[in-house]
Amino acid sequence: MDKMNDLYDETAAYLASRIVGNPKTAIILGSGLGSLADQIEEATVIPYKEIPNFMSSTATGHKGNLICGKLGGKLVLAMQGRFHYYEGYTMQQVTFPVRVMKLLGIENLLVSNAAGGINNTFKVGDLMIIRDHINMMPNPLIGPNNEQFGTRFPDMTRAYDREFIGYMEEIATLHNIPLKKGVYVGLTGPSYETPSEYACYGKVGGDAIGMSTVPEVIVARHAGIRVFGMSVITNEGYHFADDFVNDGTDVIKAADRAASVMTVLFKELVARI
Ligand SMILES: O=P(O)(O)O[C@H]1O[C@H](CO)[C@@H](O)[C@H]1O
Ligand SMILES: Nc1nc2[nH]cnc2c(=O)[nH]1
Repeated sequence: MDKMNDLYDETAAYLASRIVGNPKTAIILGSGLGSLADQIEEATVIPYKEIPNFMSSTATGHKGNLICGKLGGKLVLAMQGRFHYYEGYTMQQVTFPVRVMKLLGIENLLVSNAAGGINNTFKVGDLMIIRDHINMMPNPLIGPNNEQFGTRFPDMTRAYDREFIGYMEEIATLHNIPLKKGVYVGLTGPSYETPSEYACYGKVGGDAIGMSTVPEVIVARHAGIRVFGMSVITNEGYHFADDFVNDGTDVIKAADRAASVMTVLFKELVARI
């Protein structure tokens, strides 16, 4: 435990020496959504490879830069690219940045991702507010509890902040942007789901399915950080026709198309919180 805390402290101290000011909100940008970071003004860009104890982003559509600057007039810390369990990292490595954010004084975390649609009313390009999640991945809090961050058995009944969801719904209405709202199912990947698996997670209440986000959210809530999450639906998992093949390239294209709309929404949410 002490060794891990030393690593968190080392990384936090390094970043505190590189970033300007004390951002209260952090953003984790998912596959194909990195262009939101280009809207950050007065940006300090720190490649992950320069950050002690940070992993490297090996997934397609994940640039691998930490960016600090102004979005919506507010100072933010954005991860342009995340770490995934399927890359072969441990859950501690996947969620390492979230605990460093806590040590830097981050109070709010906005997470975005590219996800498959399970709910058959969802179309490619839809944006879904995450109102809850179903965790099908190893829990990142397994092991001795790190008391400096939170309690042994953290409550998860309000994982996704209802006030932030309300703000986002108001913003979307103002901009006449239709939003879905639903449950995100987190699987390890990297294989996409079989038709039976999409159907199975639909039967248990899943609306969208991905391979990230849930570990970061659990660690953020453990540390008392407020969370907002949004998925861009990049493929329709409920097409059980044999001719539909998800080779991932459409995922990035669909996410890229949605990134500009997500930028408008996240910019205004940051300004409000
Ligand atoms: O969840 P993000 O990082 O957006 O990426 C999603 O898209 C990729 C699969 O197409 C996987 O990495 C999945 O997790
Ligand atoms: N697990 C999973 N992750 C995704 N990310 C983008 N699309 C998908 C999908 O269909 N399944």
